Amino acid sequence: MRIGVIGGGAWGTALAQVAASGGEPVLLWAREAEVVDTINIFHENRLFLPGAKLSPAIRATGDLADLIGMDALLVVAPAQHVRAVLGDIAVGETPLVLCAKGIEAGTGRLVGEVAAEAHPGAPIAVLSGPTFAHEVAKGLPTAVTLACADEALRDRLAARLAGPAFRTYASHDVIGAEIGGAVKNVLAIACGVVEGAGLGLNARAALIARGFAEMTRFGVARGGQAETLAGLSGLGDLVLTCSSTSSRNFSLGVGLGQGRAAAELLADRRTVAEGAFTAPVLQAEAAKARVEMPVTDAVCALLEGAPVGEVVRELLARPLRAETV
Ligand SMILES: NC(=O)C1=CN([C@@H]2O[C@H](COP(=O)(O)OP(=O)(O)OC[C@H]3O[C@@H](n4cnc5c(N)ncnc54)[C@H](O)[C@@H]3O)[C@@H](O)[C@H]2O)C=CC1
Ligand SMILES: O=C(CO)COP(=O)(O)O
Repeated sequence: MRIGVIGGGAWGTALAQVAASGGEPVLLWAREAEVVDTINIFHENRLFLPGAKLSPAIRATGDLADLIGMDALLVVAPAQHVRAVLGDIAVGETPLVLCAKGIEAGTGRLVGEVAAEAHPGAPIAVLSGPTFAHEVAKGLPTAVTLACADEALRDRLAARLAGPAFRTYASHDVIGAEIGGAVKNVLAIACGVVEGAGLGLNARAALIARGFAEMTRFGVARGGQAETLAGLSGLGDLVLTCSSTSSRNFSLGVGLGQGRAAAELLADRRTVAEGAFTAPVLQAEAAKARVEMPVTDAVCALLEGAPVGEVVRELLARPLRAETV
């Protein structure tokens, strides 16, 4: 199965490394000439994943059309750019494995829904889980959810992408797998705020648990399964990103918690903090589905510039309730 990768950020590069781990050729498309050049010449993505030595089996291209004819395409452009990038390539019936984590602003579509609109003939799969790119690129042990409604395709993809230190767990719940990854980015910002504002570890644990409850409420309302949300792509990724400054979303939250403005923190950022873009659209989609998401609401308020103390006071002053999802 020849694999093409759309997107030469940190995660697309790490996934190319996974796909090339057995020596099979992998073709990666990147927007930036510097990424293409440093991968082809030095076997390193010096812009987005510096320091990771890449397999010589990975070749990079700046021409999306070179990926036509691959057996499967991993789509790893940031969520807000997936529609535009997929609009630039004719994929026909080539399976698309969505690896971005977010919800499209303006439409409220999950990335898989965007891909299905762009290419109705292409089977859709989702790869998601607790996966810092720099760890995956180093070959450190990692496990992911690989979701696809077509069982035979899912098993082929799961087998092709699995490696000695990269375990793929099969699921048929594409929506659940996507929602976990999209929502955890917003919750990771909240946990970063707790860290930045010095609110303590009890508060962080409470946010993870109650954040997981709101992720589950939203996921189930959108047709995902609670079991998927409790797995690698939901709870697993939530725990990872809510506990480390390696997370761009958590780091953004740390800055907000220290009282810095979102605009300042996001300016001149080359890397993506998906939660900042997902939070407002998630809030709007939750309102449409009549799902309460107080942590998401708090993150939206902070991104809009509300003072941390005020937002935290409001969150804590909500009426007491039963501890259910
Ligand atoms: N970095 C990580 O550890 C992981 C990232 N992801 C997800 O993968 C997706 C991609 O993130 P990263 O690879 O980390 O990106 P990155 O932050 O390393 O790099 C930014 C990426 O955005 C692309 N980009 C910027 N403007 C663009 C535009 N106008 N059109 C198309 N592409 C544009 C750049 O070419 C580059 O590929 C995100 O949805 C992220 O949540 C998922 C798992 C792990
Ligand atoms: O999705 C990720 C790990 O699973 C990466 O998280 P950040 O985008 O917050 O860095």
